[in-house]
Order: sequence, then C-alpha cells, then structure tokens
Amino acid sequence: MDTPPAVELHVHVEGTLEPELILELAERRGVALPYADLDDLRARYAFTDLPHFLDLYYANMAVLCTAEDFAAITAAYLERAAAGGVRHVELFVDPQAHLARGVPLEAVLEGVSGALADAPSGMTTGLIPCFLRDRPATEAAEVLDSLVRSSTPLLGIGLDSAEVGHPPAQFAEVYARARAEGLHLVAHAGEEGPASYVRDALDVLGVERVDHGIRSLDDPALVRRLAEEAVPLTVCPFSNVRLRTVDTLADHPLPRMLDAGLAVSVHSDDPAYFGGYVDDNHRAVADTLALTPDQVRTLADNAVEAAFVDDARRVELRAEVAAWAGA
Ligand SMILES: Nc1ncnc2[nH]cnc12
Ligand SMILES: [Zn+2]
Repeated sequence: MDTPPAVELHVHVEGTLEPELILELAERRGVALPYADLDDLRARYAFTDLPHFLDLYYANMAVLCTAEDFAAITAAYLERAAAGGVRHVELFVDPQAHLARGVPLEAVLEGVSGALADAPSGMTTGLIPCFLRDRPATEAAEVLDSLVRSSTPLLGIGLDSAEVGHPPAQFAEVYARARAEGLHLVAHAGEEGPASYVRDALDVLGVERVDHGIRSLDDPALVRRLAEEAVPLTVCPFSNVRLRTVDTLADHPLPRMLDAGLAVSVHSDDPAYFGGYVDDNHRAVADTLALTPDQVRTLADNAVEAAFVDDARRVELRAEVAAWAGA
C-alpha cells in the first residue's frame, strides 16, 4: 500500500537510535557497552513487556553525550521520516533520562531543537519533553522550571516511562503549571496501565491527547466518552506487539477502536526498537488488518486534526491527505 502523508505525533527521539548508530557513537565517545557486536545487541530486542524494553532503552542512551550527538540522532531520524512521507512531526524527548547521567539539559535541548530547526524542506516540527512517571513529581517540577526558563521553543509536555503503579494524578501540579505556561498537554496512558489512568489523564491532568490509550477498551463508558469528545489517541501498533500488550498484529484492537468512533491515529513510538517507522506501521496495519481505503484515510485525517499546528498548516496538511486519497 502507498502510505498516506504522515503526521507523526508519537515518536521518542531516543527510540530512533538505531543499533548501528549506538555502536558508532559508543566508539566515537569511548563509551564501553556490554555488547560484543551488532548481532549481540540486536539479540536483546526481544522484549517481555514495557519495563524490560525500558531497561535497554535507558542503557543505550549512555552513548548520547553531547549536543552534537543529540543533533545527529535527530537529523538521522528526520531524514528517515521524510523518506517515509512524514510532513509534520511532534518529537518526544526524555530530559530526566539524560540529566540523571550528568548530561546538561542545555546540551539535550540545543542538539535536538537545532536539528529540528533544520528539518527537511516542507516538514514542520515541534518538541515535547516528557516527564518520567517512575521518578518523583518534585523532580518533574524542577525540570519543568528549567524547561520554561530555557530559550528552546516547546510545544507541550508529556508523561512516559513505566506506567503500572505510577498513576497520572501524581503529576497534577506539574500539568497545572505547564498549562499556565501555555504548553500543550499529552500523556501516555492505558498502554500497560488500566483504563482508569486514561480517565485520570483527562480529568486530573487535563490532557488534550492520550498516547496509546488502548486499554480504554476495557471500559465501555470511557470508550463512549472518548468518542463523544473526540479525544485523540496516538496508537502505536508495532510497539504494542513488541511490548506484548497485544499478542499479534492480527489481534490489534485498531479496527475495534475505529468502529467505536475513536479519534485514533497510527504512530511509531520507538521505531528503532520495534521494527519500523510510521510508514511501516501504516503499511502493516492496512495489510494485516485488511483496513479499507476509507479507514486508512480516517487514520490520516485523525492525525492531522490531533496535531498542535496553526490553522494555516492544518489546512495544508488536510489538503495533502486529500490529494493522496484522490490520487
Ligand atoms: N512505549 C513507551 N511507553 C512508555 N514510555 C516510553 N518511553 C519510550 N517509549 C515508551
Ligand atoms: Zn511512547
């Protein structure tokens, strides 16, 4: 299938770190990694669940040391994204994962935002730092202070990392502050965690978009509400299969979510770890789940409507999807 022009709303920059680049950066920076070679590293990509994946994801960040490294991974991602038809990207970054290793916030922001400013022609971009929900909310509050004091343009804030046992409500004050700063609000919820976390992300944090949200299906009243309020859900099919929240792609609940009238769109999450980028995810769900052309168009339209862009850009993105659908 020819994939639609993509609006990528759920991708972690650290999750675009391809194995080859991990080894290359390790050599360049003199970082010792516990892998014999590329095959040994790749052999560790069979994950049992989200925490198991996160162990490797955080460990591999050891190779990201300087602003140049952050610029390099961001530029490599943008080049791959453009080749896959991405027209607009809202990129997640995990500042605390780097601060905890002694990398200054300025190096992270300068590297990533510098590369975003040099995105391929015609692609629009934005940056969304995420707080790690398995670290204290007091730390998130301090990082938010530093973020709003920095000169880096930010689109919003997000919440990620190990979900179960880390309910959204702990971050109510952080989100209230971010809202007062005029930032957009999103959060991972209902990936591995229960449907109640999705409800709390909406009611307590006031998020405008829910990342994943697939466990909402366990709660029919919540599904009705999400449909009525057209709450965008950024669904990541390859991620769900590789982190075993869904058995196989053929079992993915995306068709049920579409049938329930949910504002779902398809994204990649951590493409270097989960087997593909946003275009690969679109192609695979369309084929494996036998989606109709109208359903694929709906996914693309939903992503455009969920993007944090101004009216003029939304009109352009709508037109690009319409031109693709009519071609
Ligand atoms: N799928 C995911 N869920 C939660 N936190 C993440 N950080 C990177 N990928 C993530
Ligand atoms: Zn994610």
